[in-house]
This record gives sequence, C-alpha cells and structure tokens, in this order.
Amino acid sequence: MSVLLKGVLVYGEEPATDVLIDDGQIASIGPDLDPGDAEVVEGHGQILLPGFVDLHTHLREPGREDTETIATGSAAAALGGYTAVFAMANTSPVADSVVITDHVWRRGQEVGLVDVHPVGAITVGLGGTQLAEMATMAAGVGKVRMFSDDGKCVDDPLIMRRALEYSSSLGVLIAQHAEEPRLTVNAIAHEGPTAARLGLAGWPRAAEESIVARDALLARDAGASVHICHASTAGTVELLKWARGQGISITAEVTPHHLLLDDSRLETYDAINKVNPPLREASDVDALRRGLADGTVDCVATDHAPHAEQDKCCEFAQAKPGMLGLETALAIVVQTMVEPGLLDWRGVARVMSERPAQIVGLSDQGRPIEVGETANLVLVDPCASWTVVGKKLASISDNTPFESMTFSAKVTTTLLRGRITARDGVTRSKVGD
Ligand SMILES: NC(=O)N[C@@H](CC(=O)O)C(=O)O
Ligand SMILES: [Zn+2]
Ligand SMILES: [Zn+2]
Repeated sequence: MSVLLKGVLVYGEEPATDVLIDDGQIASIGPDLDPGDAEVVEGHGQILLPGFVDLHTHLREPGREDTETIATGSAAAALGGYTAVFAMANTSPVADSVVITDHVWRRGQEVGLVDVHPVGAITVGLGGTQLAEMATMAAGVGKVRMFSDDGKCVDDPLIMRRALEYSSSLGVLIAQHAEEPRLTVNAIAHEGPTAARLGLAGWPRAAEESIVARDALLARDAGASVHICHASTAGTVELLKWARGQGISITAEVTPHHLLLDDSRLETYDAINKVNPPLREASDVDALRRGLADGTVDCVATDHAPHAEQDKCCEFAQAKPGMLGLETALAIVVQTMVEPGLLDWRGVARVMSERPAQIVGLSDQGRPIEVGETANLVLVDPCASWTVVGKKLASISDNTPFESMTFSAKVTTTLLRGRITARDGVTRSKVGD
C-alpha cells in the first residue's frame, strides 16, 4: 500500500514538494513524483510534520469505558495528528501489573490507529506506599518505559527515591504529578485573587514547585531522570532552568490548556474549567509559553482527561478535574506559540514529536522527514478555520473547555507506519469501534 502526498511543505518550508510513501517508509521526496497506484493526498501547500507523540493521556480503559475506550481515544488521537500516545495508569483496576499494561498495548495495536503505550503505576494501586513490579511490566509485550502515579503525587520522598533508583537500573522514566498533598487539601482552584474573590479553596503554586525542587534533587542523587507532568507555574519554569544548570536530568511537559487559559475562566463557576493542576494566572501562562519556546519546558502533552457529563456538569467542588485535549492540541499550540512568533513549524515538530519521543526513548517516532525513515507523519492545514464542538469530537466524553472557539490550524491527515489513520475528519481503524 502506498500513499503520495502532493504539494506539501516539509516542516512548513518552501518549496512545496511531493512525498511518496511505500511499504511503511518514506520512499522518495521531490517534485512531480509519479503516483503509480498510490492513494493521492492533495497537499495544497499544507505542512508536513512528524507524527505527534503524547506523553500524557487518559484513555479510561479498563474501568470507565462509559467515558473513553482505547478505541475512541485512539480515534481522537489519530484525528489530532498523534502516532503514539502514553496511556496513564489511573484506570480501574490500576495499571500496576503486566496483565493490564499488556492489555492496553495489545488493544491499541488491534485498533491500529495509534501506538498506545501503557504507562505503569509506580506504586501498587496508586497507593503511594509500595513499589509496583516495574521490571515485570517493562519486560511484558507492552514494554512499559514510563511509570507514573499521575492523578496522585508520589509524595513520600523515600518511595520516590527508591522509584528513581530502580528506574535508572531498568532504563525507564519516572513521571511525577507534582502536587504536595498537604498543601492542596480540599483545593479546587489556583490560589490567588480570583479564587479568593470567588470563594474557592486555593491550590498554591508552592504545592507544585516544592515537589519539582525535591524531585530534581532526588533524581540528582539517584543518577536518574525525572519527568514533570503538566508544569503549570512560572516558578516551575525557573526551577527547571536551575536544575538543568546543575546538570540534573529533568524534563517537563506543558498542556495546551495551560498555554491558552488562565484562572479568569473561573468567573462562571463552570466546572468545565476545573483541572489538576488548576488554570493559573496570565503571568504563569506567559512564562510557560516562553519556557516552551526556549526549550526549558521540553514538550506539549495533552493530559487528555475525559469525564462523564454527571461528573463535570455539577457543583464546582464536586466535579472531577480534567479536560479533553487530543483533538485540539495542535490548534492551540499554533495559536499560542506559532501565531505570536514564539515557535516556527520546526519548533512545533520539536515540542509535539521529537522531544517527547526522545524523552521516553521511542526510536521510531519523532524522526526526521527523510527518505528511508518510518512514515509516521501528520499533515496540517494552517488556514482551516474550524470551530470546536464537543459533541462532534471522537471522544465519548465532551468535556472540552474550548467549546465554540475557532482556531486556524487543523490536522487533515495522519499516517502511522505509512497507513492513513485519519483523513479529513474520518478515521480508518483496523477494526470497528
Ligand atoms: N488532570 C486532571 O485534572 N485529571 C486527570 C488526572 C491528572 O492528570 O492528574 C484525570 O485522570 O482525570
Ligand atoms: Zn496529573
Ligand atoms: Zn493526567
């Protein structure tokens, strides 16, 4: 099966060229290539990038298939331009054993829209007290390469230290949900003037930053790497800079929502804006954008967190935190980073594909667009002008805070190992949903 992408801008760079994909690989790049019997995709000057890699997504299978499944989450990922996603371990049951992590990998391959890499739990049941069998999960079919208790912080410093020590000998990555729980008891919104005025209990920046600082030091002493999930404050950006300066192996991601939204959204008390970590202040948003532009923050990760309507359309304090992200991520990165001149398209490739693939050690993702490379690719129309409608997204849930917003950039085609997985809003899975 072959595909000819006609008239595309590789990394957004002129001149437009053709890219022929055959047998899962990029076979040739040049003007006016002969399509032969290939499926032709008219590029019309659209931008060709390496397929996106999401280090942080919640697919809710097993346990909450009423809100998302591996099939529906994979469809959302393919439509969003992703060729690999990492499915977090806070499922029910928790992905703290090889039975679950292998199931997630196998089911993802069966659906065939995106490589679904299982994230293993660091501690049994996300309980924070006993290390899970990381080595067994790493040795399984699903080859777990990233471990996280995301949703919960590994707050016990001794457990975190042991996990980091263990991770460096296994060659896997520990990803931390940085939230000192003693500082966020009952907290539901960013601690600042807005939460004070609205009477919402505050989640201080220090709850995140104190764990980032602590874990940087623990990683240093363990000779390990640590990855910070959903960085949300200006102080975290400063700490990352400091730690890198010390030679500490620390990486971090930022979510599209923390790049676009701030806590002024809370005025309506609409729990669609409730997320963990909370939407911060405009000055944090600015620092995160600058940190992503200069490489202090390595990459964008969605923290795609589907929730049922009854868990979002309720009193703010009762609502579950989290928002959808896979289908809107690229559009938001373009609006917040490319349009203001903070990143060019090569930069988008870096933060959406290359860095995440490197951080987690995926050798077939985030690769250069060159002849002989695996064809994990995405085609982006920078001038699509489309409006987000939650009910029309591929996710089962529709908890998007971007409802009714209009964006310019849209993913039009995604290819996984040379096979089209999404084209013009339609997915092509190996099996039905
Ligand atoms: N981000 C969220 O607000 N929620 C996530 C958990 C998490 O990422 O911490 C979820 O699983 O719903
Ligand atoms: Zn988290
Ligand atoms: Zn998460």
